Amino acid sequence: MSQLSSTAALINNHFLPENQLLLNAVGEGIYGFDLSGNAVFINPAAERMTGWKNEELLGKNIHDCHHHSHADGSHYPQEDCPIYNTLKDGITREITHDVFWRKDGSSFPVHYSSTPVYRANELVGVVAIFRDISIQKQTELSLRQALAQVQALSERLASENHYLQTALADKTGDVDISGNSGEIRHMIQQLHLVANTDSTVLICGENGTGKELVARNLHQLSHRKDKPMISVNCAAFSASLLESELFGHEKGAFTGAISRRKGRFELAHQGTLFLDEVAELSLEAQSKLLRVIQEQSFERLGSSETIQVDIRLVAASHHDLLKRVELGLFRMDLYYRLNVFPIQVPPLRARIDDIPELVSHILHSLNRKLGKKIRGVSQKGLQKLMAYTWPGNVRELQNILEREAILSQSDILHIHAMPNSHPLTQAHGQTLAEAEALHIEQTLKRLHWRISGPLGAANVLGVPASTLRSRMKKLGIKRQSTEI
Ligand SMILES: Nc1ncnc2c1ncn2[C@@H]1O[C@H](COP(=O)(O)OP(=O)(O)OP(=O)(O)O)[C@@H](O)[C@H]1O
Repeated sequence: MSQLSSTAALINNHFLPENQLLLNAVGEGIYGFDLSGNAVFINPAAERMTGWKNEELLGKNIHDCHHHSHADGSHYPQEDCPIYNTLKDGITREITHDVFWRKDGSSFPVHYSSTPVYRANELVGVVAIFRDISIQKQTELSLRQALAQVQALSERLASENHYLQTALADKTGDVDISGNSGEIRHMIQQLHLVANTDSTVLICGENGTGKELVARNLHQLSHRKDKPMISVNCAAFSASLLESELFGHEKGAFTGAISRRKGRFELAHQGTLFLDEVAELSLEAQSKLLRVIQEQSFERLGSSETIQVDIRLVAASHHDLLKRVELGLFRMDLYYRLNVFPIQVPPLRARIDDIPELVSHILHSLNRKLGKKIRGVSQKGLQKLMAYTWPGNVRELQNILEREAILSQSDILHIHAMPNSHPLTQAHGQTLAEAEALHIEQTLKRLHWRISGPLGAANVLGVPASTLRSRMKKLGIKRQSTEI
């Protein structure tokens, strides 16, 4: 008998021909093996998947044809093959990590089972049923890649969050507002009144007066204090960058937008958004901001999805915003939206009385920062500080004290280097008496016309109170009834 006809006889004996139609119709590949591991049955699905034709394999050793190597190309010995093992021990096996090789030399991942075939309780062969799982593997790979991407993004978010929390912790470390002057007390009173509402607050004041400190206080005193306060310095970004900072962007929204990014509005959700230097917003950004304030919603750059946020807005500017409106640099409608509750932070020269308290507050922080034990400022040093007009306000005071603290060998600062005082008006072509009168008058005004005592003008000017009184009389300096 030829090999082929003996194979055909085997098929007829061991695999029911009446069921062959059914087996041929099955989508899975089916191989029948005799006890030597030679093919006795191959269905059309198996032919399609492997590229081997029925007649090319029948009677041949299937392992040698398309199970000869592992996926990495290394040799796959027949003794290791699960199908052959089933032939030996009659145990059913199910394999998910294996490949079959096609006739053209390529391979594909398979999921297969090898099941023993019995006839009259006698093991006569094995049937292997297999499926090409390339698509499943590809999907798994894509899923794994997507998962890795999600993981990377979530790590980025976590680190962004960590960064923001740290920045927040740094900034919220000290929210004490020093000072007991009438101006500061009035400001603190207003701050307490508005803090626990959701009203928009506009903080105005010169540079370095403490606008950001006021904003942090507003947040800390509000019911939003456990959520973030996100600050944006509107002057620090170009118009286009600022928009993406505020509103975020989708991947590919512009060159360099390599991934989707949340904007500060989203990060501030349920918290406070502090827009510092709000006057620096471009007119375009102003219109967008107006819409967010009106609707509490916005879209990321490059996206049409509308995002709803719940934020409390606090804005600050050292500019006279109304003047900017008149100049056409600031939208009037936005001005009125922001100016719901204005808080004016007084310049330091208008509250010279606060200098001693501010000095001790600042020295306390400086001692921590510099690891020093400075106890205070000498009486003369304090006089110098109180005689100055402070164009840079509290920040300038901080800088001067830090410089002195670094240079000082003693625990009392004597304030050696003070910048030249900035007169409020230029004194060109004045006589000595006129200049003296102007200087005395300005000092008195700053100190609310207090003459004597440690916070009096005489002390600041370095003369006895009686001398100051007689100079005032001589120079005709009098407090006007309209002056407070
Ligand atoms: N009343 C105050 N008590 C204690 N520290 C103060 C006070 N006012 C301001 N400071 C400190 O002075 C520094 C400058 O204040 P802040 O940054 O809040 O000013 P700003 O008005 O926002 O400045 P800019 O307009 O330049 O942004 C900060 O370190 C702040 O803590």
